Amino acid sequence: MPDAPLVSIVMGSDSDWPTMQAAADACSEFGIAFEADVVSAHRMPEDMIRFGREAHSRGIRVIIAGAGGAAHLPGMLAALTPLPVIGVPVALKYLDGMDSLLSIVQMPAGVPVATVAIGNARNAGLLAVRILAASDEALQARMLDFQEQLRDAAHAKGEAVRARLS
Ligand SMILES: Nc1c(C(=O)O)ncn1[C@@H]1O[C@H](COP(=O)(O)O)[C@@H](O)[C@H]1O
Repeated sequence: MPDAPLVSIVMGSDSDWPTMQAAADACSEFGIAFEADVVSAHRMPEDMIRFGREAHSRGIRVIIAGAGGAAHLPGMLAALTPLPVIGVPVALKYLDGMDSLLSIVQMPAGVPVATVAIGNARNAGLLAVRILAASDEALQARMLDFQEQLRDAAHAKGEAVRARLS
């Protein structure tokens, strides 16, 4: 039987998937079981309320919510669930994602949404991994390895720049 999902990746529409897939990829890289679905506050409010109320009882530990435009989904889910919610502003054709960013980031005190950069679903996935790793030593060790790889890659970039000067 597959592992029960710990991370739920939801989005306002299937048109968000090309952006949101990076969150799924980050979970897969760290072996975290996840689910992905479309949940829209605007278009299916009753389903969104049910999802938000029940996610924690189903064993989900972190919700990643991506939406574009008038992106109310992450904030509404944060209002319904006790779980950490990570918001991903998805850029649409107009306004370069600034509309999504501002809709998600300016939450009232008491209802936090951890908002990542416009389109940066990879960071949402990595943040979910870090949240889970805070209570999972083996996962935390993998995160430390990953960070070491990032450091090595950054050093290599520096070498490449210095080599151009010599
Ligand atoms: N922002 C929201 C919500 C919501 O916040 O509930 N539901 C859908 N949408 C967004 O509408 C955009 C266009 O959707 P379509 O491509 O289906 O027209 C998507 O980026 C979606 O996240």
